[in-house]
Amino acid sequence: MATLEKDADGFYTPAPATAASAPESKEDSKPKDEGVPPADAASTDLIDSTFEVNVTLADQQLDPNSPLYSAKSFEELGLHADLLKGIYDMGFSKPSKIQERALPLLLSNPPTNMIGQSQSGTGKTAAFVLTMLSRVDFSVNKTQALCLAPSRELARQIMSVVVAMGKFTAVQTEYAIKDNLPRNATKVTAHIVVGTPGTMTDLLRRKVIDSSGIKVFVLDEADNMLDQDGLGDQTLRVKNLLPRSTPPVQIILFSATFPDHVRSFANKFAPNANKIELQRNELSVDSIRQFYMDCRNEEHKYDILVSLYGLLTIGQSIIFCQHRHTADRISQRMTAEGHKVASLHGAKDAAERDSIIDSFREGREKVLITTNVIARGIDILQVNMVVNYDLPLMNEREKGGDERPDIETYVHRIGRTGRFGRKGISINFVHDRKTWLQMEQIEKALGKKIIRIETNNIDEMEEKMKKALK
Ligand SMILES: Nc1ncnc2c1ncn2[C@@H]1O[C@H](COP(=O)(O)OP(=O)(O)OP(=O)(O)O)[C@@H](O)[C@H]1O
Repeated sequence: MATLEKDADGFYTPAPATAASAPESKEDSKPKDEGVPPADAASTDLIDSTFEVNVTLADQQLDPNSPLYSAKSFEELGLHADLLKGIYDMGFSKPSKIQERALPLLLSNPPTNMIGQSQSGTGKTAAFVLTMLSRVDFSVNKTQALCLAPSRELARQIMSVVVAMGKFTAVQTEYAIKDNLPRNATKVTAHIVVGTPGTMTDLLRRKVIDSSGIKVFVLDEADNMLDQDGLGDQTLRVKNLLPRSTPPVQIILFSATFPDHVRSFANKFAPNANKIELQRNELSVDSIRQFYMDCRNEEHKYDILVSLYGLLTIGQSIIFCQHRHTADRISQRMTAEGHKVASLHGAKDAAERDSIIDSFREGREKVLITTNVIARGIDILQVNMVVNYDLPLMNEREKGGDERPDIETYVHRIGRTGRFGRKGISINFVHDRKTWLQMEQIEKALGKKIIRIETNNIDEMEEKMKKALK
């Protein structure tokens, strides 16, 4: 087992470990911390809670090393007065770093493509939503901006930002997500359409959306949207249905991650783009403390999750599993044992998915057990804990039998907490040598320590976690 070192904050953390030091016996360390729990009292509403974020995080926005820092005000970014009103109405007082850097490039003329990267929860959505709203001519009843996201949950969330930021404009919006428009719908004239690639392709092909006036095409979670093993083909189909106009459609790609194998395709997809990039060791934000727990076996993972229930419900928590059936099995078992949990995955139908995420967003459920379907983009400020019940692995086609960890998905999963400078915790469950080594690869790739916590001392575990949230 890896030896432990104490870090600057008094946390014990594994020294850089070698394969030979992977766990055989699992119970060997006793980290000691003191701390008092500050339950995150954020409002459950996406927009309302932003005001509080601005107040409590003002200091971080003044720190030049923070991804939330900016030297400029929103006024200096060249936005229309109606949009400034929308931004202030949402409670934003200052741009974040990505907003400050990206917006002048995105809004300049002639329009230039953008490949923009910034950590989870640092305000990329506002940057591309403001661009779409800025480019729309509200006096023309035609679709002028398209935005694609990998899940209906994220598309709906992006739309909520479009509507909030566009509150003082005449913007009209429409979804391109499954089961939203009636099958016999013939014409969409909304200025901005947000959706998922399959439905968007269908609406463009059937000319329900007239593409002739489209000026902006945004891919949120762009590395995922362009990945040949994921949504790449479908996204390309949408692009091929866009007009070959002059000036060309402005293509905007945003994500917290752009792995090398996608970057070259991104460069072709958005030629001559302005680029804002992160280094590998900058991918995750420091406000998320990363932990792991050595479980004895699969069944012990379940026991530990149950023993964590009190902690999971201090704020809200998301539990990630690799497979739908695991998410269902755990949630059914926990529910039968009297715990209140919800489960969400891609096999549920559209209406059910909407009601589950809405209910979680409103704080009616505090624990959501899910799969990678909501690993990306989902912004619920009061989520202060993420559990990787199963570590994310590369998908079957890619993994080549060696079950490599999926570093990008890990970054996105833990990024569901620690939004816009808030404190958050992630906990990885490992239960054998293989999973321990997978976690070690994640730790090395990201250059951030993952701290061991004991599984057999709940009080100590609580203290440690509560301190991390302080
Ligand atoms: N300038 C700002 N001031 C205050 N809050 C902001 C600002 N910009 C964004 N936020 C808030 O920060 C939170 C995170 O923003 P957002 O969802 O855009 O992050 P993101 O970078 O797109 O994250 P992800 O990579 O997970 O998709 C949201 O709740 C948003 O309302």
